[in-house]
Amino acid sequence: MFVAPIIDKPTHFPQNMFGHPAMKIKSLSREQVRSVDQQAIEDYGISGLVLMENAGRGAADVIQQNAATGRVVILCGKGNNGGDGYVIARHLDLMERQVRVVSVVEIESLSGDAAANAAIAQKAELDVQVATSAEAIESHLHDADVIVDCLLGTGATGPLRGIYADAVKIANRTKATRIAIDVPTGMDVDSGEADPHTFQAELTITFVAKKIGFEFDETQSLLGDIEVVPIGVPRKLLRPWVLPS
Ligand SMILES: NC(=O)C1=CN([C@@H]2O[C@H](COP(=O)(O)OP(=O)(O)OC[C@H]3O[C@@H](n4cnc5c(N)ncnc54)[C@H](OP(=O)(O)O)[C@@H]3O)[C@@H](O)[C@H]2O)[C@@H](O)CC1
Ligand SMILES: [K+]
Repeated sequence: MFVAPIIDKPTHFPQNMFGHPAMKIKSLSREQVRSVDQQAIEDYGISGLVLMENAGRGAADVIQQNAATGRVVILCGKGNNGGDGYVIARHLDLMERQVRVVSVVEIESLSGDAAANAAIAQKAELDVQVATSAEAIESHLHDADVIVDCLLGTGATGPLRGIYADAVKIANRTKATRIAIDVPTGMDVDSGEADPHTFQAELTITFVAKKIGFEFDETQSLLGDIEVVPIGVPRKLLRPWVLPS
């Protein structure tokens, strides 16, 4: 009988979601992660749309691995974190998942890469709804099996304002599996300080590297498990933060 050899996985060498070896990178501040994105775009000529595509596609794969069944509702905000949500929806749809995007702002108020991906989602006739009141959000979330938080990311500052606070409050009341994209909405990426209504994630899928705010004991229960998704930023650019393997 053939017995497959047992190959020890080196514990000092982390793996990415596909089981390939992945670089380990120090936690980054808001300023550092924004500078990485900016340099990738301006110095390397990688378009923001490509970075967003990599982010959204990687996140969709991790969602599929961790919450493989049921209705997915993706809450989207006005910025690029919301833009990621439209990419995630497109890829989950390709995986034949039942997926709805719920934007808490009018689609016309989006700009740049987020507007581009929202337009693609609409042209592709994905299920995109606008819900700008607590009642409307509630009506979309009450029977969701999985809620994906693409409300706010690294661009958020201060306590949650307006409809964002309502959306998180409603999401936290449901029995759905909650997955945060990049950072749970309501948590400060640098200090870890959390709004009383911070999105309570069972899984946080974060891009490029963990964020400094994720290091604190108090933030662990809001983050859940953490998966880091690379977005195609070259190793050279990340070199100052790569940990020895
Ligand atoms: N190319 C890239 O850079 C890539 C970025 N990527 C993704 O983009 C994310 C960063 O996107 P971003 O910078 O657009 O900010 P984001 O967090 O979506 O929010 C901006 C909006 O928030 C609002 N707002 C702020 N604070 C608030 C509060 N307390 N309560 C309520 N609202 C508040 C603020 O509103 P304003 O005050 O301006 O009216 C503004 O409209 C990042 O986390 C990652 O997911 C990936 O796709 C990879 C490539
Ligand atoms: K988020």
